[in-house]
Amino acid sequence: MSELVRAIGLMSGTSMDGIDVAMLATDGQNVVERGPFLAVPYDPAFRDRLKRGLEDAKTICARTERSGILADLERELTLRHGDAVERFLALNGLNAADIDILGFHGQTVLHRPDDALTVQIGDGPMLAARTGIDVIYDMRANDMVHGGQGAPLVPAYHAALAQGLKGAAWPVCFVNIGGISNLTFLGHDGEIVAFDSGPGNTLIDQWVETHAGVPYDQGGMIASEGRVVASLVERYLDSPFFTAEKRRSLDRNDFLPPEGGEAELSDGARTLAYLTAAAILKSSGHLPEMPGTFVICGGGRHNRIIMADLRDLAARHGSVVLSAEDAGFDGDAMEAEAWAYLAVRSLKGLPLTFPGTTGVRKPVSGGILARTQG
Ligand SMILES: Nc1ncnc2c1ncn2[C@@H]1O[C@H](COP(=O)(O)OP(=O)(O)OP(=O)(O)O)[C@@H](O)[C@H]1O
Ligand SMILES: CC(=O)N[C@H]1[C@@H]2OC[C@@H](O2)[C@@H](O)[C@@H]1O[C@H](C)C(=O)O
Repeated sequence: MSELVRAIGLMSGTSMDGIDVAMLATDGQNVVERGPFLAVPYDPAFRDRLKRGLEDAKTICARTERSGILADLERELTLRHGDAVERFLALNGLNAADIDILGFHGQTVLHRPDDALTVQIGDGPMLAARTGIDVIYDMRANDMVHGGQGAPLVPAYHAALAQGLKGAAWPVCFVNIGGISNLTFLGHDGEIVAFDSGPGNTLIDQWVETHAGVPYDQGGMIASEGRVVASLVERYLDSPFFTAEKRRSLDRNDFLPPEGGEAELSDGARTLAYLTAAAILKSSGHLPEMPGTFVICGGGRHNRIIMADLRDLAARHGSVVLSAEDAGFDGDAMEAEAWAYLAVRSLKGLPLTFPGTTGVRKPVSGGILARTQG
């Protein structure tokens, strides 16, 4: 067995709920020893600043451009990641010297795959200096240089995890219900197909924040009191995103929540929960075949209405829906674990993305290495 590398992955996803920190030891291939996980939530004031940053990012034309508050925000975000690493190490009785590499996603503030432009703010060299640990960052850009969508990147990790899946009916499909949903299909013969599958939690979050003043619909409680507005679901599912020949990765703003007058609070939450499930099934129609098992990761699996709708819709195709935990994984930690795994692959020059996962012309590695000054 080749030598295991100890890595920490840092993910600040499209939901902007906080920083996920996960550790693992891996050879960057099939050996994955999962370690501890920590979620460090953002305070409402910082979340508001991130939202302002997304607005300022709308005019960006080049990856290095930092208009408006973005330069300050990048610094703040990086320091918060440094604090999160420090806290993680202290909680787990570790020192910087125990960790070989940090995989730093940063915050996506703009994603325009049609223009080959994706922007994640996060200063790798500053994080390396702050933590005393080498950092791999900016992992999406090289994929785009080679014709890929720049997302999703987690599929390589899903493929490694699937090696350890016992008793599930294949083909297996990992589904991440984050702000946006994405899925990874793993076929019997090692085939891997992945793409963004539609809106995840962002529309629900925006809807309940506007109409109920809460950041998300905890457990799907608000949705549980509502009814699906079929015309709204149809409108979303008619989007060319679902019907186009080519799969396209999504920006947070590609789908927008309904107007206030289009539904009552609970009907809106119910409709958007159903939409999240229906979008996953509709996008699954582009897979080589319907999976035997869906493994659900990401925050959306805590919304029991989404999960119930998914189970109903998948059952119509004879597919079973498992939560990540049912399958022996940690559905909250998975993306941060993936960033640790990808950092190790980057260090070893192994591909992060494949023609089947991002549409990249050939398998390519990616990421930039920032070494510590010491
Ligand atoms: N207990 C819960 N009940 C309902 N929804 C929840 C719960 N916990 C988290 N969520 C939802 O999950 C979201 C966070 O999910 P997650 O952390 O997987 O997203 P992300 O990583 O930010 O997004 P992405 O994968 O798109 O980058 C929250 O914004 C919320 O909508
Ligand atoms: C550009 C960007 O940050 N995309 C995210 C987003 O959140 C989910 C989905 O859209 C996915 O494509 C991607 O993140 C996951 C972690 C990925 O790259 O696999």
